[in-house]
Amino acid sequence: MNILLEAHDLVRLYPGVRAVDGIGFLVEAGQCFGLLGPNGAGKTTTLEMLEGIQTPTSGTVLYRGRPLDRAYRESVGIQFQATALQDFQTVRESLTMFASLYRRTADRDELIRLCNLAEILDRDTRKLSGGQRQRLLLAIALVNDPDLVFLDEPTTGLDPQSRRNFWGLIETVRRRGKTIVLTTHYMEEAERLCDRIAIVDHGRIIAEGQPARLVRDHFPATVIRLPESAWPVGAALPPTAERRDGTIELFAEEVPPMLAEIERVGADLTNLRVATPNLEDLFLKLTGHDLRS
Ligand SMILES: Nc1ncnc2c1ncn2[C@@H]1O[C@H](COP(=O)(O)OP(=O)(O)OP(=O)(O)O)[C@@H](O)[C@H]1O
Repeated sequence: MNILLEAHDLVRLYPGVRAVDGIGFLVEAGQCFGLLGPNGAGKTTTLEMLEGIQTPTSGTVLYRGRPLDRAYRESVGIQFQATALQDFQTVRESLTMFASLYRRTADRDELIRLCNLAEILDRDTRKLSGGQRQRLLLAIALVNDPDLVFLDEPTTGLDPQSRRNFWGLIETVRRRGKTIVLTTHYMEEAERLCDRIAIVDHGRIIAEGQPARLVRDHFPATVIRLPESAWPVGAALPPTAERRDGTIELFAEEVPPMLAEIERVGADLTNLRVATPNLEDLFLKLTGHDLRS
């Protein structure tokens, strides 16, 4: 294993808040690693400690086995928030300004092609759509041709189509050998992009691993969902069944025997749905609350 980045027992305290409460993980070179969790879980604070922007209250971050030093800033790319863009600057001027901050720079034309910026180079950065702005911020993160790229909730606020386009872009960046660490509260994003994830809640990691594997370790292969009203009054639920928000969930390795059981009790099958459990289900199981709450 070629470990690029290590977080060891990171703690960050604010007055009255343990924002990060003992987080540790390893990121392999070439991987996309995701911190997944609800608002306030401590993802951004963790990311900022990894970026070297915030000092941990305790714990350490190592890059290529060594503590972060001045050279680290040259090796990493950070996707800043839109507020980092200067007023009255065009896309081209922004790229030039950020490139001037580094010794090493990526090939400008290739970066413009990669992030699909050619048609908006002369546009004022205040006039960009959400998707265009995120593509520019990604280009800025890549302007120094970094080995490691940090993305903090890169698709929050984008419409579904722009989000999907952006995912494609992140996948291309990864295929070019970059290591990516991102935060997200979209489980679909984590499932699609990340080789490994750490699920964070209340400043702690509650599960870590490959997204599909994590789900598989905690659930049977399928979940059958029925409205609670579809279940006959007085009929016993199978042992693997759970009630959740007016829905009955029946977990099963195989669908046919469970369907036979549902039919046997005389349940109404009209609104029955069969699905694969996902990270959202896992999060709920581990924390007792939704990822979005
Ligand atoms: N500068 C600060 N001063 C005091 N408390 C802070 C500060 N920054 C973050 N916090 C608190 O620390 C906790 C973790 O915040 P953080 O922003 O890291 O979470 P997050 O998972 O990134 O959430 P979000 O998705 O909303 O950005 C929250 O309770 C937040 O209110």
